Amino acid sequence: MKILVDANVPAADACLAPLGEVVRRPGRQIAPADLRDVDALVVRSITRVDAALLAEARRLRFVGTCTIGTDHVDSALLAERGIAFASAPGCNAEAVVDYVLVSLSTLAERQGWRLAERRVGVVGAGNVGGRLLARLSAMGIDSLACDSPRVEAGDVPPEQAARFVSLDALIEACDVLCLHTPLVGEGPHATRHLLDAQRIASLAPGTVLLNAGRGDCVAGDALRARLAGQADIAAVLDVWEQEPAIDAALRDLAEIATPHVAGYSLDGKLRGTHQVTRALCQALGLPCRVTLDDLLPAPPLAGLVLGPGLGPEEALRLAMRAVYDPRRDHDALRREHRARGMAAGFDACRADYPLRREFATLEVALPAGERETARWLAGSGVRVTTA
Ligand SMILES: NC(=O)C1=CN([C@@H]2O[C@H](COP(=O)(O)OP(=O)(O)OC[C@H]3O[C@@H](n4cnc5c(N)ncnc54)[C@H](O)[C@@H]3O)[C@@H](O)[C@H]2O)C=CC1
Ligand SMILES: O=C(O)C(=O)[C@H](O)COP(=O)(O)O
Repeated sequence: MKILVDANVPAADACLAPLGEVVRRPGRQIAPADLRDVDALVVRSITRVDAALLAEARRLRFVGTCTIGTDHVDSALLAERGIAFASAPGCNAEAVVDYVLVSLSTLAERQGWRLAERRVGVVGAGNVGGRLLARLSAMGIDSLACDSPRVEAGDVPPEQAARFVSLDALIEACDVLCLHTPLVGEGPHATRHLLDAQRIASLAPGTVLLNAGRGDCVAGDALRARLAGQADIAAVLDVWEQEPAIDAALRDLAEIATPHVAGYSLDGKLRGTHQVTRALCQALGLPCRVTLDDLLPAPPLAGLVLGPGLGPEEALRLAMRAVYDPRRDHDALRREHRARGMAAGFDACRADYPLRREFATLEVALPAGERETARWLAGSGVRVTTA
């Protein structure tokens, strides 16, 4: 059995070599001829799996993507051809929520406001948005959600129903908008340019717009025009239209601009590989002998001791940034763009991504009596002990 794997899939040998011969190719270079004698294809989000790619794939029986998003895969075509398909739902959702909280906290520090005073609107309340809402609520931060497919399907528990509003109501009521929708091209809940020029124009001055879903969910031209013209809103952008050749002017206008790495914790990537490995084993009728614990190393920073009197927001910033600081990725993107150009620079940041773990790997020791700080830190996802 031959398994063709994107070269950026970590632990591919540990997971997949027991099942067959593993051949690696850079994800953007996987071409129809590479699939001629391949039985299983394992990709991430940058390989478009469509009729053109599968033109010579006579032996292909399984496609797996080690990502949450599936907009790069023509799953209807795979079903039509009897090719099993698996993605990795939720694999890096914790990492995306870490990214959101530390980015908003960084922006709050830069712009001189407090997270506790803001109302956060979460668009798309699935694995990522749902976890974000749960952490915000545990921290006591006011939030609203918009998820029309879930509302229509009656999939919102009654005790949460009051928090779910329409997108326009959410835009009107919130200071911060976090987009966590999949890219859906058509249908009643299409998300392409969900934030179109009209909605971008309707954002109140001072609004923070964070997009960690898919770049095409926001009209980039309109956002660039608003940021450059009125300059009265702020953007945190991890995803972009036309990746990897992104809009340099929009990058320069964003407060935090990162190269589609919100979900790039080692934990999240390894979960993705492992989930797809399990699916492939299941498709083959074989047991999966590797566990996630076998793959995950000990975190480089397991503990942090904080002194008294920092206050919840400063303590939170210190703890979160000790694990992951998005300013590193923001700076790396500009540096790599200067060194290699737009598309190659974007991809270089992602291919050589430094080790990053999730907040849950950190234990923070606090002095006794710092109740509010302890609540914020625990709510944000780190583990807390008090002396
Ligand atoms: N920046 C990054 O590194 C990452 C980005 N992503 C993106 O985030 C997306 C969301 O991830 P998950 O939460 O895990 O997916 P999910 O499938 O668990 O949740 C998505 C939610 O969005 C809702 N939704 C769909 N269309 C909508 C619309 N028109 N309006 C409002 N809500 C809508 C769905 O009902 C669902 O509840 C992924 O599809 C992927 O594109 C995911 C992981 C990492
Ligand atoms: O899981 C998803 O969906 C994502 O957006 C991934 O984090 C993207 O990772 P790459 O496929 O671009 O490595």
